[in-house]
Amino acid sequence: MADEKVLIGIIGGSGLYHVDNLTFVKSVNPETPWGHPSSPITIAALPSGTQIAFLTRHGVGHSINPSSVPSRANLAALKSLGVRAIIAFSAVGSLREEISPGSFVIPTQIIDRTKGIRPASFFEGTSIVAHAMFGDPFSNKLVKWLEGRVQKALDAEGRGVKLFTDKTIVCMEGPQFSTRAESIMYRQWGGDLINMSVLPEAKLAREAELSYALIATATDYDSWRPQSDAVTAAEVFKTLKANADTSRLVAATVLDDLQAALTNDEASIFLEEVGGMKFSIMPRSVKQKAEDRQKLAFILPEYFTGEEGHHAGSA
Ligand SMILES: CSC[C@H]1O[C@H](OP(=O)(O)O)[C@H](O)[C@@H]1O
Ligand SMILES: Nc1ncnc2[nH]cnc12
Repeated sequence: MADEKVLIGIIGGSGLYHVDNLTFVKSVNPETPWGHPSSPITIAALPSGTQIAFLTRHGVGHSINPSSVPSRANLAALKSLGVRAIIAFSAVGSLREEISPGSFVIPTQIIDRTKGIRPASFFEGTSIVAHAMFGDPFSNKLVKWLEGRVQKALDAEGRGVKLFTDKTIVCMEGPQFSTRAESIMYRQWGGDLINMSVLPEAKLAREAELSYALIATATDYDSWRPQSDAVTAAEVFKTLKANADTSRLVAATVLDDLQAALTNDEASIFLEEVGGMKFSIMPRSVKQKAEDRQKLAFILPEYFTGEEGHHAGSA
């Protein structure tokens, strides 16, 4: 059982440091060309025996700030275990009145307000150039599949927690929260939510051909409401525990349904991105260094292992 393929990865955000109803199998800490992940990865089994991988984004004891999360190592490590689809959780601020704290949201779009200080590409610093498609930053099929499962879990919980879909999340740099003027501007831009973590995670998932979706849990109204206090960490913490408890229930439901999905036609949902980088990598040239190809083979062995079988090698 310990050597089974682990197809699904869960990334836990603020407040979500473990998931329930799973049997611990082992803890692993793979070294990747981008270093070690935020924390050792827990491999755990569903009652059916299907294994999943759980990684906590901010490290053990929440010691890594959002700008320093080693996202390349996180995604590369998960992929090295066999993971092909990632369900990530995040505590977010709400930019819309109707998305009250405690609500769950599965977004479909992202506005990038990070400031270029986070390495956001596996190709950065190498002699190989690639341009991944990112118009739909989350995996459409995985998002659609999750929407039904998360709704079912929230209905079963019976506390009336609302689920919103088709929303836009702004990812800001942090660690400070936004000013009131920024918060109002994000609303004018069409932002519905705000966090500090979805990027570069989603970009790197795309480059690594991993299906990726976010389950966002609203903790606060950020700082756009004229009559309310601006968001503070204390306000976020108030909702964090309840949201994390509900997230664990949601994860349990999703993972239960996963077994059925894996054994029927739906399995392709979790493999949606496979092959997606094939035409994103610039044709091979003499300028591409062997050591860079070897490094990238860690996440994309199909394109960078050996001399053949690589679109980018056929120039
Ligand atoms: C604790 S408030 C700000 C912090 O919370 C969110 O973390 P995560 O996405 O890992 O749940 C947000 O992105 C910020 O990093
Ligand atoms: N208001 C906010 N801004 C950025 N990240 C957050 N995470 C939770 N609330 C947030």
